[in-house]
Amino acid sequence: MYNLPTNTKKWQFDIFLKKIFKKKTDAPFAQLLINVHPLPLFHVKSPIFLFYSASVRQGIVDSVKRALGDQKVKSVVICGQNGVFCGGADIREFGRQMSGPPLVPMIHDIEAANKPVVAAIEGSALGGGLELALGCHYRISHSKAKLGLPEVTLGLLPAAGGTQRLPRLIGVPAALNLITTGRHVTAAEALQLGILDHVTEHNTVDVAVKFALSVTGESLDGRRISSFSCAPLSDLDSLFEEAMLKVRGAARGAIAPVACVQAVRAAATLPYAQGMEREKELMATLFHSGQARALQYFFFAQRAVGRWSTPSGARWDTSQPRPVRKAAVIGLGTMGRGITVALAQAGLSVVAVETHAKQLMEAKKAVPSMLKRGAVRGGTTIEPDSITYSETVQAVADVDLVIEAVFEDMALKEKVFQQLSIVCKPDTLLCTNTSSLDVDHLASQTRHPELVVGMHFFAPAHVMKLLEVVYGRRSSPAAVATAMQLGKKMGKVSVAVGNCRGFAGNRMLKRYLEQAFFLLEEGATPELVDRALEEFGFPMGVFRMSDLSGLDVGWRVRKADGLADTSLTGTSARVRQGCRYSPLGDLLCEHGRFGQKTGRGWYQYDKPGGRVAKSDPWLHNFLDEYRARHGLVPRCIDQQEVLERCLFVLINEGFQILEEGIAAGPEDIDAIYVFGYGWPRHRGGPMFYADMVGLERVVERLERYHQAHPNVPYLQPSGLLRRLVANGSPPIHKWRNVIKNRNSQL
Ligand SMILES: CCCCCC/C=C/CC(=O)SCCNC(=O)CCNC(=O)[C@H](O)C(C)(C)COP(=O)(O)OP(=O)(O)OC[C@H]1O[C@@H](n2cnc3c(N)ncnc32)[C@H](O)[C@@H]1OP(=O)(O)O
Repeated sequence: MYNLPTNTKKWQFDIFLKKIFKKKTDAPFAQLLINVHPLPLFHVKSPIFLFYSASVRQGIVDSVKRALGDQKVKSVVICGQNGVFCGGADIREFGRQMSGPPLVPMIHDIEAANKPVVAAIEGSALGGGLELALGCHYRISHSKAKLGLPEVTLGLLPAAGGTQRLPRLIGVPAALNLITTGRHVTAAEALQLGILDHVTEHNTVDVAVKFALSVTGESLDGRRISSFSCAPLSDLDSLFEEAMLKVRGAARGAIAPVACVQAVRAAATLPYAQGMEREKELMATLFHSGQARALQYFFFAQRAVGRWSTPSGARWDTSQPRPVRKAAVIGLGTMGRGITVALAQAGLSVVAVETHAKQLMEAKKAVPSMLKRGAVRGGTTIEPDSITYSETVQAVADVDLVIEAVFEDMALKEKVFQQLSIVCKPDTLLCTNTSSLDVDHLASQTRHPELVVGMHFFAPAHVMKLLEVVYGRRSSPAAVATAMQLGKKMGKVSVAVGNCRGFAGNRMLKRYLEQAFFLLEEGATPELVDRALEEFGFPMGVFRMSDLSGLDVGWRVRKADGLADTSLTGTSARVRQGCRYSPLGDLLCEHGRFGQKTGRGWYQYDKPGGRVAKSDPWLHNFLDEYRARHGLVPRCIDQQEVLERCLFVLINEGFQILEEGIAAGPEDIDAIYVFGYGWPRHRGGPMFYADMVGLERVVERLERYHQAHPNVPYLQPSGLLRRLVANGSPPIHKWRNVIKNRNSQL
């Protein structure tokens, strides 16, 4: 038995792994020692996630060297610890100075070995983990393992030979697909693609050991992937042109997918050694890029939102969720149908209630076909009778949780909550899918306000990943924990937020929309504003998005708030409660232009329901007349102003939300914006973007715009933003300390 290499500090492993597995396993790490089986087999254990930590790489290099140098060792098996082969590099190391042996020569040495090296894959072989396996001569995997090269999702490319070996092994088209999407594949698919040599249901290491012994002494000439040529293709140029077009279309400005295509092209057209040089060159452009930083930040941000807390002290690790087996949805409009589908897909039994007979009949047809489409897409099966339909609220008497999704009208919702409070079991959780109404007020309509929370889904509810879980003043920790867990079960990213008008997402969006309207008044066009936002990376600019969601939705809310009065004249036409207001959206609705559904909105469409937005001369005339009527002289507005005005106000509101404790940390806001509002992931989210731009600059620009528009109070930098700047603009992961210090002084 060889001992742990002397330069490896075992306690470092202990600390790291305990952190990763704090909830999963207490397995001791004594076994982290490199085990050598009684010869002739050498058995290298690599610990999960630590592959790239310098000491682990050193450990593997040393052990492999010993195994290859020991004449009595005839074959080598590389496996992972605790049933996981290797999840790839430790992403946290990327931001730091990299030390220890580099990966490329390490894998090269394994591949060049004159003894068979077999990868025994369990759990995951991802990123550098799969690249290590591709350097081995054989790959044997457990049937439950997942494999992939997810580097592109971290703003990188597989730079340890992954872009050069995979196309040589499985062909260019399949490799392009895996490398540019970063998707994980099952062992079955990996076997079919040719990544694996064998898949087993049994103990993978035992199978690999047996296999390694059986191939001892056989020639390895045909087993070194770097010596393969890519399978020839008839029209390589058009294949890569198409791939590039596809990737550029989907990437919305992300550079890593483009570099991935270029690297695979090198594999298809250059000898291996030159291909490796190209891979290295391309990686060098990505490795320190802002996009890689943003995507790696977002990897951890997504996970951080699961560790939620509320100002009252409820927390993810101390609040016990309740089991939810049967749920109900009240109201089967578009949102209610989507929620019903998402609940059924999560394996719950659902009671779907709609009091309007016609709407119920339509839902009974629509929901099963949505489920069927989902099952086809996801390759799953759905229990058809997991949903029962009813025309009466009495049908929800025995459910564990109800989600109300009726029309966005407080009086109607009040009535529903009063009824639910009578009909349901006393411990049933009552949730509202309101997008902006007061959750505390709805809770006050019930006998158990502690069991009321908001579950704000985003349309289409069975597709969109985001769920805002809104805790009210009296929501119990168990109620919040249950909604958070149910969201996760439904495949959502659940983010806990406090109760305020519009919660986190829509409250920020309101500022963004208002600025877009003001820009039109000042001389911009919907096309100019949308182009700037789309070039920034949003899938749709603000006006195209408004046309898609329907302009009447916001109009109804503004009318209810007493804002949408277009009979006002003179200066008061553009002022409400002392602040600047633009009635442009209201005027458009008065013309019956509700967006795509009416075939007219900020753009024109070929028919009601049409999807292709075309510039509309009517709209441009309407804007000219409007400006003339109000004495507004149009000026030239550039893309930078559009971005600063629209994005910096949204960000400023985000700081205000953090200041008020509506969101616990910047990661929550960033997850909300990436998953719910199309913020480009490679820009990390609005709060990360502010950090990248520089907080001082954000303050300076906001102040400047506020001077130009003093009747827009929210252009003034928020107190938290100013305090962060006063504290020397700490990096985003330290903002929570500044927020905490402030709150502890209150
Ligand atoms: C100049 C040349 C240099 C060469 C550059 C070398 C490049 C190498 C390429 C790579 O290998 S990049 C990394 C590729 N690997 C991944 O992207 C895997 C990411 N992880 C996952 O997909 C999942 O975590 C998992 C492995 C499938 C496990 O999923 P599970 O749901 O079971 O657990 P999680 O909740 O996701 O994670 C648990 C815990 O672990 C942290 N973590 C996961 N992966 C990593 C990692 N690669 N590095 C650091 N930390 C990782 C995760 O953040 C969780 O911890 P937290 O405290 O709860 O956040």
